[in-house]
Amino acid sequence: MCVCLNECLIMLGTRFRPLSFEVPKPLFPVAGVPMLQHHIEACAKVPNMKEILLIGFYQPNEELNRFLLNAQQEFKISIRYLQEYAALGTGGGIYHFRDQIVSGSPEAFFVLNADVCSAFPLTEMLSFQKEHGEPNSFVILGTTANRKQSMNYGCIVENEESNEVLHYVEKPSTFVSDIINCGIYLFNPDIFQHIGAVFQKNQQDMLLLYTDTEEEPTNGWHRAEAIRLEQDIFTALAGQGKLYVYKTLSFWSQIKSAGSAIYASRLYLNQYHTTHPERLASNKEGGPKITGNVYIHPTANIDPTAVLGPNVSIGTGVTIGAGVRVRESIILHGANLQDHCCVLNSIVGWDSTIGKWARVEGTPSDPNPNDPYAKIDSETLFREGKLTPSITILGCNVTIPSEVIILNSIVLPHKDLNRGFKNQIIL
Ligand SMILES: Nc1nc2c(ncn2[C@@H]2O[C@H](COP(=O)(O)OP(=O)(O)O[C@H]3O[C@H](CO)[C@@H](O)[C@H](O)[C@@H]3O)[C@@H](O)[C@H]2O)c(=O)[nH]1
Repeated sequence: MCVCLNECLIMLGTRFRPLSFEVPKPLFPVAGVPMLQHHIEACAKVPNMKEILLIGFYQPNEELNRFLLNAQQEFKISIRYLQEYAALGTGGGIYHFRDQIVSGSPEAFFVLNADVCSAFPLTEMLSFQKEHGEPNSFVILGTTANRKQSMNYGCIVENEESNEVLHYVEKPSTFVSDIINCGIYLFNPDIFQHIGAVFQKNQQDMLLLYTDTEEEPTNGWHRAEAIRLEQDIFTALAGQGKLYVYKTLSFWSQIKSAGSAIYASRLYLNQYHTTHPERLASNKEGGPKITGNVYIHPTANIDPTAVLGPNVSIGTGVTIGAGVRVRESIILHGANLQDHCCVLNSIVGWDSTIGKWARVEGTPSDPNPNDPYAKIDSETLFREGKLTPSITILGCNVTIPSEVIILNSIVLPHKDLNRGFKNQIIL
């Protein structure tokens, strides 16, 4: 068994900026550990898991290599990064590296989108496949969304008795189904026949285009190899007795924007009660006051009069002064929160400093708590020409002076502010 984590490690979108300037999004800490570590931990628990492959087109750097090395040692499993020569799409990447994937003759393998947070019910998907599906069928993890939000995802119509996928539409413009694709799949090597058929067809189309125009297609190979699992494969496989959906009731969310990283942190911190209770801070003599779920890196230095939580993650080497209040926030390594400052619904970047009595506050973008099927909206930065109120993000090495308020703002790295700001992007 092996796993492919599908991720273009480079951040093309702007929704994670300015944080993705410093660290590729999949390595951004969520509930105290890099986003991808949650995937790796879940994969390493699956019986007979042999190898984990990360696929992306990001040029590997020291940080990624260090992460891979540490994760291999911690989880005692081979983890390799395979770099695409260009963005080949969610299906093109695994097809390009198919020889590596099938080299250990895996019976089955998982493909996981890197930008999701989940309880990753992988073993359950395997059992479901054995019990429900045809022997060589593929399984998509599905969850229920509300009608309106379902259209932001891949939508699945199933046969309610057999759970076969009868119809699949990626991000439809009108309602199709409230069962959505979680971006977590169980495949076997047969999937490459289906992707291969699309590749051949793309190549033929390219050749026809070439003959028609008598111009050499630029980047032709890349265009034939760029294949999307969702639109190119699932849509065609639906109704063929090959594709099944396993619906989960456990937590799941996309992590597209920085706001959704705070929400994902909350979900993972909550899961730590069963998976990693040692990662949750507790009230101890001489320690800060903890309310709700909080992660504190052992190297952080926190004044006992500080109050932290719920949903707070404190990174390595963070310093927190007397009387500081932090809730619903991620504080990244080396940040310094001086006495009596207050941080709410915010991400404080690496090595940033917040002055005494300053208030850094954002507006959460949480899903509607009264709707059990609501998902977090991937908010747009602007609506009707105005910055939408969102969490506050301080890029790395930002300095906030004492006694000012920073509200619903995004501050780019290395800024030394001299006053308060509200609803602004500070470049
Ligand atoms: N290796 C690689 N990975 C890629 C590429 N393009 C996208 N990815 C990765 O593939 C995942 C899916 O990204 P998108 O293609 O942006 O799709 P999406 O809008 O997130 O929607 C997908 O996920 C939803 C669940 O989160 C699904 O509901 C939806 O159907 C679809 O699978 C992400 O982890 C993304 O980084 C690529 O060219 N190469």
